[in-house]
Amino acid sequence: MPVVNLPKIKHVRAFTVRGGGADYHDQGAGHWIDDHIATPMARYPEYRQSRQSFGINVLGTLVVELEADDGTIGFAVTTGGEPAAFIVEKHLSRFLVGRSPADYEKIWDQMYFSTQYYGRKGLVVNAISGVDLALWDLLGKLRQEPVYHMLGGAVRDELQFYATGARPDIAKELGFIGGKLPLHHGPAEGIEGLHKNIADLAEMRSRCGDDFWLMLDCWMSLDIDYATRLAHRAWDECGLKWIEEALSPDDYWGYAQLKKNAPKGLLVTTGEHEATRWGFRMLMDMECCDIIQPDVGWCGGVTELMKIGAYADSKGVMMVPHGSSVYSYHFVITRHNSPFAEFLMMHPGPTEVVPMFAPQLLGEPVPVRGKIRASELDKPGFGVELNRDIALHRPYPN
Ligand SMILES: C[C@H](O)[C@H](O)[C@@H](O)[C@@H](O)C(=O)O
Ligand SMILES: [Mg+2]
Repeated sequence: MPVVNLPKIKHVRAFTVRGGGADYHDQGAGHWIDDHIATPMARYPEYRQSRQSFGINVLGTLVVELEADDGTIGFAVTTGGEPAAFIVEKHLSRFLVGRSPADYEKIWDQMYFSTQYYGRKGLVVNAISGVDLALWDLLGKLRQEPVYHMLGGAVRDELQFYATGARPDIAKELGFIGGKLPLHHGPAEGIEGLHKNIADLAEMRSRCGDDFWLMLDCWMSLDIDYATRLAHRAWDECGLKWIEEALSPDDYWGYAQLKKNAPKGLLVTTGEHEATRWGFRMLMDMECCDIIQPDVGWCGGVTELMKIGAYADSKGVMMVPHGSSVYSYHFVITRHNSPFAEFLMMHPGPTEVVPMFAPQLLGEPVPVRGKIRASELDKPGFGVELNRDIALHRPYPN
């Protein structure tokens, strides 16, 4: 039996898309995800009501499309928009054309170290992640295998999810294992804001009962003193399960202190705005958190998530990737130290389950009673197709 020589990459295309999807903060008016949520910008009153007012959705979605010389197409979506499209078409494409998608290690290494002088985290690693995810999608389509088979196969029959959104009470009715609320008030709103945060959480605890997981997502908005006071009150009065991303992603020292300050039993989590094995090694070696939450579309892609996950596993740290639809499901189903996944409730209420990256992915699976069976992932690559009815714009055709 001759060794299979896969087709080579012939075309690299980067598109941008507006309106939901991978840049899930890019929603219309009245959506829960833009309703007075605490952020570092809330110290400026004019930017307190809406995260879109300071530009949380300024980038939009990046679509990376890789076409092999036999016509097979792999693609992926992430956050990045036009600047990321520029990086893909004008810089990263030179490491892709003429190469086999099976060379994802060497390609990742060249993409990262060729952009290290201006990248390392944020937008550039988002772009690298988008390319890496498209490589794995193409590889799966060429091999006719789902990505999770190539990552070692399922270690359980189904994925279970907690839900992120403004209505954990509805998430409980829908069968999710927990509900993560956005924090609404930060230090700039003083003790009154802290009392309101606790009142919001207590109201949800009264609706959900004592055993349903309730978490708070603080989206980088707090300081160590406020986070410590919030953690103790939320634990004592509301049985909070974890406090997420309380501080700036750069404040490793603050997280290490918060983990010491937090009440025993309350979990400290972070990582969605961290990138690469080196950034997550810093979080774990400095004992910043109990659970790391990389976003596979922002941290470096599957090739990097494997390295991050292995280091976490070696240290007994749980890794629950930030909500990134199928791109994290294919990883989570294969790892014991990723026992559950996040589902971002993108319905405006949210009162119902809708596909996380709608309307961009055709065939995107959604949790039913809070679960997705592994067999639902049994399609080549990530098992989804790009919705070509949406307005794709290619700003930098090569
Ligand atoms: C709900 C949070 O404010 C963010 O919008 C959310 O996307 C992210 O932090 C998450 O963990 O899902
Ligand atoms: Mg979060």
